Amino acid sequence: MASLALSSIKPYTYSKNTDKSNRVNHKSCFFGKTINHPTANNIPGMELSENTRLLTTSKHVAINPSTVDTQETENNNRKLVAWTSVRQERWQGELNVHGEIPLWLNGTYIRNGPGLWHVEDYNFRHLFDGYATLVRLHFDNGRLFMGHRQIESEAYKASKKHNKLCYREFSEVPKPDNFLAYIGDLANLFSGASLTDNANTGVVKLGDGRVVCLTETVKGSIVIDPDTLDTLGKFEFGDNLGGLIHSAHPIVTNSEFWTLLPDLINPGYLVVRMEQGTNERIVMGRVNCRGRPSTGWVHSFPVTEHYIVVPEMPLRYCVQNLLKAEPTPLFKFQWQPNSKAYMHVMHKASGKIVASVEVPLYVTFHFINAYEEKDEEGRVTAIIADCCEHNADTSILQKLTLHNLRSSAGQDVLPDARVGRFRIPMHGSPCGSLEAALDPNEHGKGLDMCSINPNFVGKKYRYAYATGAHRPCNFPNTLTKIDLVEKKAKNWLDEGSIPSEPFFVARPGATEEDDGVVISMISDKNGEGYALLLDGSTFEEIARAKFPYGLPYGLHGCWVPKM
Ligand SMILES: CC1=C(/C=C/C(C)=C/C=C/C(C)=C/C=C/C=C(C)/C=C/C=O)C(C)(C)CCC1
Ligand SMILES: [Fe+2]
Repeated sequence: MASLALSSIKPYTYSKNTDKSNRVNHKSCFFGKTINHPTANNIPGMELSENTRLLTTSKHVAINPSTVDTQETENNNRKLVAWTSVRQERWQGELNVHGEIPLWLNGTYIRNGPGLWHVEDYNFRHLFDGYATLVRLHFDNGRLFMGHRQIESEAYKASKKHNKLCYREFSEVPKPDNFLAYIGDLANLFSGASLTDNANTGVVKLGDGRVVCLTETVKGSIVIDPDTLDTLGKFEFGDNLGGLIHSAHPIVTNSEFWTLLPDLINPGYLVVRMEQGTNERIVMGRVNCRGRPSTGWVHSFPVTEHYIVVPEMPLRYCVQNLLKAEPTPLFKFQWQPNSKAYMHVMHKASGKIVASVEVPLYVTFHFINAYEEKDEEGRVTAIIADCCEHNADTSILQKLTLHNLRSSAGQDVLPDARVGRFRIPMHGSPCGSLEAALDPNEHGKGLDMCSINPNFVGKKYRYAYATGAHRPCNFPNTLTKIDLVEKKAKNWLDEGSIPSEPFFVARPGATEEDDGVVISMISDKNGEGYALLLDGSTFEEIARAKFPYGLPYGLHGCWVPKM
């Protein structure tokens, strides 16, 4: 697959950057001197056990905790650090636990996310721009150890070395030093060399045990050590498929690895599979886009037992926008309602497309799950695919700029979202349907960052866990357990706090779908944070453990069971 199409592209005009709007108005020293490392003794209210070790030494870079737009934050009288760069490069130690961690919960939860949003005195624009911050919660016979650490991507290391942004991030583009550098940068974009490898979106445990951090650039696939959070190196795909981008959310089970490679030149997607223990993706089939002018953005996709579901959103990649130096309202994407919206279904074993239907317009980043609906004879009549659906409204992308997140706390500006349920008929009908699976008021009309019991991937299921909304809010601020049969939700709220994705871990030997725990990390209104454990069934708190200091918001996690 070649990289980007060169036709019909208007390159941006080179000009020296004089825009100071992204500069902080105080001296920042993240990549400079070491400052005020918190220690076990100077963290108020934090009694750390004897086992606590602080890894921050003068070799490890300290981060100015106040790189947030301080004026905006003060105006809102909030101390929330969810949108503030992580305060130091790494920390690890044991946490004091309030409540009881079930003794069966042995293993490590790792969460990835964009936790560092500046280089020197330059502030990034968008939540998705930040350098990857890993947080680790290690559960060991009722005890809990936490660690966090930056991923040593080329993009992160280069920014530290040169004190400037060196690679293209989600919304950020490095400013060329001169005209020659600008020409070089354009050439590098076509080869992919200037794209980031900042693996800040998710983390998966492969069937062979390797733990890989991911984002949407293929080169941003980075293997880490789940015990130390060390960056071990690039995950190199040993095939000749090429391509610059892939879905940030492959489907990973103990036996399967599926992902989608969008083709930006000839709009469509390659559906690929990787066998356990290999680095080689095998093409199982191809889906051609039905809408134009370009490929629909695919951040995630669902599978059933026998099928891959390929969404084609009217929010499409835009090569022109990819080349622009300044962000557009939809960043690298464009909204094309005239192109319509589609759902395609491919048979896993044969690679044949067995359904391709037009559906109502939609905007989704996260599919929750999918399954096959069967008749009495066991024939598949339809595919049901559920997602966090933003009512076909792209404004969520703008709401997630750091300026908006920092300045609108307490205002009811979070766009509505729902559990969007697609029904894709398998009998040749040209249209599918999309409806709310339950009344969105059940979860405050906010919804994203979902998980399910992993044993139910691709199967008929009943429960989904996600973040929801308690209005007024500018970002999902509750944890919600959704019962898709009863069409009800149970909600957890700590007023003023921001919880990250609720992650379900099943109890070994469980027979009920919701028998397990839900893990989340909370940034609270006092600027602090804690790990939270809810009972998967009652959705009541069973334990919490305070962090030494509040951590930035994070996106997706994975579970590495104790061997
Ligand atoms: C770096 C480049 C790109 C990167 C794209 C990335 C990093 C996309 C990440 C998307 C994420 C994290 C989406 C999450 C959505 C969460 C939502 C909507 C939460 C809502 C809460 O209410 C490309 C753009 C692919 C190409 C150029 C370079
Ligand atoms: Fe995601």
